[in-house]
Amino acid sequence: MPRFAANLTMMFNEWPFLDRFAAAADAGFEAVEFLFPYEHRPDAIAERLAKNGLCQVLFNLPPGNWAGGERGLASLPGRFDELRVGVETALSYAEATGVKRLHLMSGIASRDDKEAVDAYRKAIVWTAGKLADRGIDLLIEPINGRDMPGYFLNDFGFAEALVGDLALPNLKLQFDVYHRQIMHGDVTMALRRLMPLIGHIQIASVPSRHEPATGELDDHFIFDELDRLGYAGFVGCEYRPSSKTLDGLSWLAPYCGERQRPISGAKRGALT
Ligand SMILES: O=C(O)C(=O)C(O)CO
Ligand SMILES: [Mg+2]
Repeated sequence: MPRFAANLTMMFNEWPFLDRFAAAADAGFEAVEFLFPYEHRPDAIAERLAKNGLCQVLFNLPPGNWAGGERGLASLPGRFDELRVGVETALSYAEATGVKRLHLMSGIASRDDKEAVDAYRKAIVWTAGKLADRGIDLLIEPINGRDMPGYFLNDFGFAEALVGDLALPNLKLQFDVYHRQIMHGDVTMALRRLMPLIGHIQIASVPSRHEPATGELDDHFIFDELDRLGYAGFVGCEYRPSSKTLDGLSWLAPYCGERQRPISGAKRGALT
């Protein structure tokens, strides 16, 4: 039975960021992920994880100037020094949170630009080496161009070939079912073929990026398929609730174990 991690960037937005940990735990989640922790101190994040018995399964390396439209630095020639500083920053959060995988965003660049391709490969090789010393996997995630126009890594085939070509033991694919379906479809066959390369999976309905099982895909079939394939990691719930987070958790009910048990109201009180 898949285990699910609440994505605290998208879910539980009824609470301030640091209070989302308790809200997710109260809702039955045993793990969390988010895009970026960097507005908060590492020890503040670690404290919320420990206090709520949560496992941190993923976050992203610093992406450059996010508010200014940047979506990662890896494929941007001339930004390597900044990327290296960002990796050091992320490692201090990794140490505090115990996370075992970090996502390196590629940035906005053309894959027809050889300098961008070379920069991307160099950034991956260097970052993977740094992370390997700490026993951390480096993830790359193909992202669809509708949500992120101009994103460099917008093709699963390119990502698969790159992971195979570089053959770095801790370089893995972040398989976001939402992006896969929008870009290429054929989700199940892709999971079957790519499973040996996959380091993390994320889910959301297509096309609205809401709760699983509310869109064009049969997400329950996909979860069963993950079991059939022996996927032992967490599935990140990287979706925007269509209404209040707690009101949209009925899709989780079939997968409820002792901890993974959605509740209908927040013990600590929703703000709305
Ligand atoms: O957008 C996604 O699907 C992600 O997983 C990211 O981490 C970046 O936006
Ligand atoms: Mg994703």
